Amino acid sequence: MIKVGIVGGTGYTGVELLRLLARHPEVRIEAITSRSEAGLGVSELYPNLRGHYDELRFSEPDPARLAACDAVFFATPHGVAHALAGELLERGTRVIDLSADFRLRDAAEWERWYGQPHGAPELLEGAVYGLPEVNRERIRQARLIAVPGCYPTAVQLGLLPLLEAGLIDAEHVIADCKSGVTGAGRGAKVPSLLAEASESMKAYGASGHRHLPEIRQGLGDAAGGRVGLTFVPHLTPMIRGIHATLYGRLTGEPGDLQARFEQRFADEPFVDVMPAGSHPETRSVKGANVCRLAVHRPGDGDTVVVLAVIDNLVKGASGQAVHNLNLMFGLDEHAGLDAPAMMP
Ligand SMILES: NC(=O)C1=CN([C@@H]2O[C@H](COP(=O)(O)OP(=O)(O)OC[C@H]3O[C@@H](n4cnc5c(N)ncnc54)[C@H](OP(=O)(O)O)[C@@H]3O)[C@@H](O)[C@H]2O)C=CC1
Ligand SMILES: CC(=O)N[C@@H](CCC(=O)OP(=O)(O)O)C(=O)O
Repeated sequence: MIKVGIVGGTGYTGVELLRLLARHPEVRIEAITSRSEAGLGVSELYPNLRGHYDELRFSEPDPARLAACDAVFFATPHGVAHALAGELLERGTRVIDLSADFRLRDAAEWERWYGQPHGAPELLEGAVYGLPEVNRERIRQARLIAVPGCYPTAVQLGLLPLLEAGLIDAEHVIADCKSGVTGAGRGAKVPSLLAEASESMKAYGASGHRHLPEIRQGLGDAAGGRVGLTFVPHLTPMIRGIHATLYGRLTGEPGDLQARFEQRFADEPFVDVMPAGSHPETRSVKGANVCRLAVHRPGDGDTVVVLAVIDNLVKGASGQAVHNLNLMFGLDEHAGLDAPAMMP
């Protein structure tokens, strides 16, 4: 069995890791941390886990205990993995970070967007961006994984087939994205209150969101150069889910776009290219580690529209993190990730 630790076990991505790993045949959880709930039983806080982890209790983050694990997930705010990852890696523990600490290759750019000093620039060179559909072979060899953000996962998967093939004008790409409120985490915040977030919808970060440099970095790699991206996220009255509507201007006759998308993801277990004419719904991915995509060319004109949906907590975070663990340890890629979505 692979011994696993989770730092930040009381948050939404932490409890989602627990839910997925409860069905993982090769993993045992050795340590799960919370500073505010240390001593509490996991299933006392999360009764959905009763019967799965009855002996497991939250404990204070203890580097020695975490270093006894084969792999540690960080499901923590930005900056926490910076402080602990180096010591764990030195002691032979692999690190899978769900936060943004190691997603940007350029430490100075990270500091600009996150408004704090980069705590571990020396680790950046060895960090692998954990998008399996792009970096599968590098992930297999990695010791430090930066799990992509939720919006960046949906946007990159939707645009990769177009940019890799040079089918759209890379200077003018638009990503219009909607998220459910769990994207903001479990901490109490006014915009997440029922009276604020239900029966209402709003854009935010339109002048610059911290996912913009992350998406530009990934799409730039796919396009082989600079990508001019307009990215506008919105908060919508859903609990879970990301819906991305992506627009590109075709540079010429693109051929069969549906076939191109199907070919690009033919060997990908967690990307579903839906039949031509589809409109994927966020509820069709709720709880599942899958991105569903549909490609449209309205009126056979020069605009291509891609629709991408994921569950922000699964393919957008914890499910993708488990997929990375499976690749790093040479396990079946599906382990712990087979559950279909919940409908309705
Ligand atoms: N929610 C989402 O949809 C997604 C989230 N992410 C990223 O994943 C990470 C976790 O997100 P989420 O689960 O939503 O966050 P939450 O706010 O729900 O949970 C954060 C967790 O981190 C712990 N924590 C907070 N500060 C520290 C600290 N200084 N040291 C150790 N532990 C700490 C908290 O427990 P305690 O304070 O008790 O220690 C808590 O368990 C974030 O970086 C987020 O941006 C990525 C993709 C999607
Ligand atoms: C709705 C909401 O607030 N969403 C968060 C992003 C979700 C997230 O967790 O961001 P990371 O993947 O980078 O960690 C935000 O806009 O900041």
